[in-house]
Amino acid sequence: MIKMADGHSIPRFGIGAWEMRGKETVDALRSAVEQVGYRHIDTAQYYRNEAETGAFARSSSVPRSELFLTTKTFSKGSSAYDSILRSLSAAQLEYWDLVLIHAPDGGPKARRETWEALSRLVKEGKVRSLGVSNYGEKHLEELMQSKPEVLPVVNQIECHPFFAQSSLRAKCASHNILVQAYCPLARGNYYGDSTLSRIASRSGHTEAQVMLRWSLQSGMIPLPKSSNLGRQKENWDAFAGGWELSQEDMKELDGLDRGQRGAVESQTMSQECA
Ligand SMILES: NC(=O)C1=CN([C@@H]2O[C@H](COP(=O)(O)OP(=O)(O)OC[C@H]3O[C@@H](n4cnc5c(N)ncnc54)[C@H](OP(=O)(O)O)[C@@H]3O)[C@@H](O)[C@H]2O)C=CC1
Ligand SMILES: O=C1CO[C@H](CO)[C@@H](O)[C@@H]1O
Repeated sequence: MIKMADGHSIPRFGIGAWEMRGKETVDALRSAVEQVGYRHIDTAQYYRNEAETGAFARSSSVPRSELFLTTKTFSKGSSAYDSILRSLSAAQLEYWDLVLIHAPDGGPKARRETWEALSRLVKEGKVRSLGVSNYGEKHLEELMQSKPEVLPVVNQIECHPFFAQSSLRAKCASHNILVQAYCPLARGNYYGDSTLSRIASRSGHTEAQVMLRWSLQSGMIPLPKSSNLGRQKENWDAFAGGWELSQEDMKELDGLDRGQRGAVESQTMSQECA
C-alpha cells in the first residue's frame, strides 16, 4: 500500500477493466482477487461494466473494505456529481475508493466546476479520494493553483517504457500526486522489441513482466488488464514475485522512450485532452 496526499492508502498494483464485458467482468475480477491476490480494480463509466464490478465486489469472499475500487467520469460540472451517484447506484456500492476526472477536455471553467462537484461527494462520504486522468502539466498546475480543498491524489496516464512521460511524472511528484500507469503493457504493441526481449531472457521473465517491473521500480502503480487467470498471475508476479530488474536493465528500458503514445489512439486522446 502507498499513502496518498489525502491520508488514504492505495494498493501498489491493480487490474484494469477496459474491455471486460458482462459476465466476463465478474469472472475475471473474481479470479484476479480471489485466486491471485489483486485488491485494486480500475473501471470507468465509459467501460460499461460498473454494474458487474459492483456485483463482483458485493459477492466476493474478500470484504469490500479490503478492495480498492476506482471509477472515472467524462461528465462536466455539476452533472459529474449526479453521474457518480448513478455509478454508485448501478454498482450498488456505498462508496468508491477513488473517482477520477477521465480527461481534461472542456476548458478551465468546466474542470474547476467538475472538481468542485466531485469534492462534494468526498465531503458526503460517497467517494474517499479524488484524482485526475490524462492531465498534462498545465492542467495539473491549473488545478493546484486553484488551491483545492480536496487534494488530487493520482494522475492516471499512459505510461510504459516506450512512452515514459518523465517530465509529467516529475510534475506529479512535485505535487505529491501518484502516477497510475494505464496501458502499462502498451496493449502488447512492443513485444519482440530487441531490448525488451533481451532483458526478458536475461532476467528469466516475460516481456510483459519486465514492462510491469519497470513501472513499479519507477514508482508508478501499474494497472494491467487481463481476463485470463494465467496472465493475471504472470502480471501479479512482477509485483509480488520477489525479483527486481538491475539498475543496468532499468537504464536500458529508460532508453526505449519514443516520446509518443504507443497504445491509445492519439486522435482519441487529442480530443479528450484538449
Ligand atoms: N484513463 C484512461 O484514459 C485509460 C485507462 N485505462 C486503464 O488501464 C488499464 C490497462 O490498460 P489497457 O488498455 O487494458 O492495456 P494493457 O497495456 O493493460 O494491455 C491489455 C492487453 O494485454 C493483454 N495481456 C495482459 N497481460 C498480458 C500478458 N502477461 N502477456 C500478454 N498479453 C497480456 C490483455 O489480454 P487478456 O485480457 O486476454 O490477457 C489485453 O489485451 C485499462 O484496462 C483501464 O482500466 C486504459 C486506457 C485509457
Ligand atoms: O479509458 C479508456 C480506455 O481506452 C480508450 C481508448 O482505447 C480510451 O478512449 C478511454 O479513455
